[in-house]
Amino acid sequence: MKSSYDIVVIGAGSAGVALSRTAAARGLSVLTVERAQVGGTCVNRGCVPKKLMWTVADAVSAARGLAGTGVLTQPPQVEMARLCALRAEKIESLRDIYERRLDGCGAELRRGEARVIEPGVVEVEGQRVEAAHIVLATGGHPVLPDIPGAELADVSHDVLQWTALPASILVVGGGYIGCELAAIHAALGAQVTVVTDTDRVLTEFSAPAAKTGQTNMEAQGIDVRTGLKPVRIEAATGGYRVTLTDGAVLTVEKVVMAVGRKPTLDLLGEMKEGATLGKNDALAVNDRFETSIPGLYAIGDCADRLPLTPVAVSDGECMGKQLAGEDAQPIDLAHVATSAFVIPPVAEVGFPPKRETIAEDSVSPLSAAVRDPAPQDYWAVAGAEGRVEAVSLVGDGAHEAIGWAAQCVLSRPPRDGMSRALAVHPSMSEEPMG
Ligand SMILES: Cc1cc2nc3c(=O)[nH]c(=O)nc-3n(C[C@H](O)[C@H](O)[C@H](O)COP(=O)(O)OP(=O)(O)OC[C@H]3O[C@@H](n4cnc5c(N)ncnc54)[C@H](O)[C@@H]3O)c2cc1C
Ligand SMILES: NC(=O)c1ccc[n+]([C@@H]2O[C@H](COP(=O)([O-])OP(=O)(O)OC[C@H]3O[C@@H](n4cnc5c(N)ncnc54)[C@H](O)[C@@H]3O)[C@@H](O)[C@H]2O)c1
Repeated sequence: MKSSYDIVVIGAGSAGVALSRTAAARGLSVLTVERAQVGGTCVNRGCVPKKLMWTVADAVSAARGLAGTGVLTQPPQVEMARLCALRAEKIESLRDIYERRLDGCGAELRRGEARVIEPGVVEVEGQRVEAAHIVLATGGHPVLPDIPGAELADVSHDVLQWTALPASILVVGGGYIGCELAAIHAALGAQVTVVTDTDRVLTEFSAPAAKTGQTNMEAQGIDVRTGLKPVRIEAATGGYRVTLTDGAVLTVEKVVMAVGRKPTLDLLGEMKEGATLGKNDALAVNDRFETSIPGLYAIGDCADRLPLTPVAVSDGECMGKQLAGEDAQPIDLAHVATSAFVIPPVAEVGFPPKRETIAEDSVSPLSAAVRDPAPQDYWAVAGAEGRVEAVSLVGDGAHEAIGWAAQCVLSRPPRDGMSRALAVHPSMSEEPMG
C-alpha cells in the first residue's frame, strides 16, 4: 500500500467495486479497502442468496397450487441441505469473480478496517493514506428495535445462512426484507407470521399493488398482523415467546427482525457531526456524489439515493467517469425499476404513489384455472396529462416485465400511444399495454 492515491474507496460492495473498476480503467490510482467479503451485501447476504431461495420458493408455491387442484399428485418437498449447499457454492463463485475483477482492473485491494481521520486522510489498520478523493461505499446494516430481548432475533444475513427450515417464524417488519423472507419461508413450508407497525405491508409501493401483494401473502398462509410491534422477546422451550403491543403472545422457533437498515457511517467518528444527512440518516450528496465535507464522497446505500444494487453500480460507474473528467450524470431515480420478491412479485417504476393513476385493474391470471391457491394480479399505469410515467405490476414475471416498463417510461408515451406495440397473448403484459 502506498501513502497516497487519487482515490481511496472504502467498501468493496456493488458501489465500491463499480467505482474502483471504472476509475482504475481510466488510469486513476485507486486503493479499495474492504473489512469483510468482496461483493458486499448483494453477493454475500442480500440479493443473490435471497433470489436463489426465492427461485425455489416460487416453484414450490406453483407446484402446491397445482397439487391443490389435483393436477399434480403431490406437492414436492424441499431438500434444504442441498439447496443451502448450492447457494453457498454460487456465492463463493460470484465472490471469486468480483475479486478477480478488482484484481484485474488495476485497483489495489487492501483488506482491513478503514477510518476517515480528517478530510483527505484515511487510516487502514494503523497505516495513514492520503487521497484527493475519499469515497464512502460502506453500505448499510440492519437495525434492531429498542425492546428487551431484541438481540435474540435473527436478521436477514443470519436467515440467509440458515441450513434448516424452522417450523415457525415471526417476521417483524413488513418492508421489502420482511415480506420477501416471509414469502420465501412460507412457500418452503414454515408457518410464518408477519407483524408490522404500518396499516399494510410494502409501504414503499402504491397501495393497490401492496395490498394485492399482501392478499397473495395471506393466501399463501402467512398470518399478516398490521399496526402492531413487539414489546418483548424471551427465550422459551424450543424457541422464543414474543409479546405484541395488543397483548398477544406468540411462541415461535425463530424471530426475524426486518425493521429497516441504516447507512454504515461509524468510520467517520466525530466528522459525522459535520456531515449533512438526508433520508434515513444517509449522507446527502450532489450530482457529483460530493458530501458536505470537502473531499469526501458517498455512493451506494450510505448515500441518500435509493438503496438498490443497480443504483449502487450505476452511481459507482458514473462517479468513476466524472473523476476521470468525462461528462456523466447520475441516473434519474424515476427510471429505476424495483421489485419485492414476494410470490408473485410486486414491481414498480416511476414512483406510482406520487402520480395520478391513468388506468388500473385487478385480474385473475389464466393460471388460476389450474391452481388453488392461485395468486391475484394487478397492474396500473400512472403519470400526468395522459403520459405514462409510472407502472405497477403484480403477477408472475412482474420483476422481468418491469425492466422493459422502465424503458417505456423513459419516453413518457401517451397512454393511447402504447397500443402501437403489442404484447404476447396470453400474457400479463397485454392489458397494461392497452
Ligand atoms: C436481504 C437483502 C436483500 C436485498 N435484495 C435486493 C434485491 O433483490 N435487489 C436490489 O436491487 N437490492 C437488494 N438489496 C439491497 C442491496 O443489497 C444494496 O442496495 C447493495 O448491496 C448496496 O451496495 P453497497 O455497495 O452500497 O453496499 P454493500 O454491498 O453493503 O458494501 C459495503 C461494503 O463496505 C464494507 N465496509 C463498511 N465499513 C467499512 C470500513 N470501515 N472499512 C472497510 N470496509 C468497510 C462492508 O464490509 C461491505 O462489504 C437487498 C439487501 C438486503 C439486505
Ligand atoms: N428486492 C429488493 O430490491 C430489495 C430487497 C430487500 C431490501 N431492499 C432495500 O433495502 C431497504 C431496506 O429494507 P427493509 O425491509 O430492511 O426496510 P424497510 O424500511 O423497507 O422496512 C421496514 C419495515 O419495518 C417496519 N417497522 C419498523 N419498526 C418496527 C417495529 N418495531 N415493529 C414492527 N414493524 C416495524 C417499518 O414500518 C417498515 O415497514 C429497502 O428500502 C430496499 O431499498 C431491496
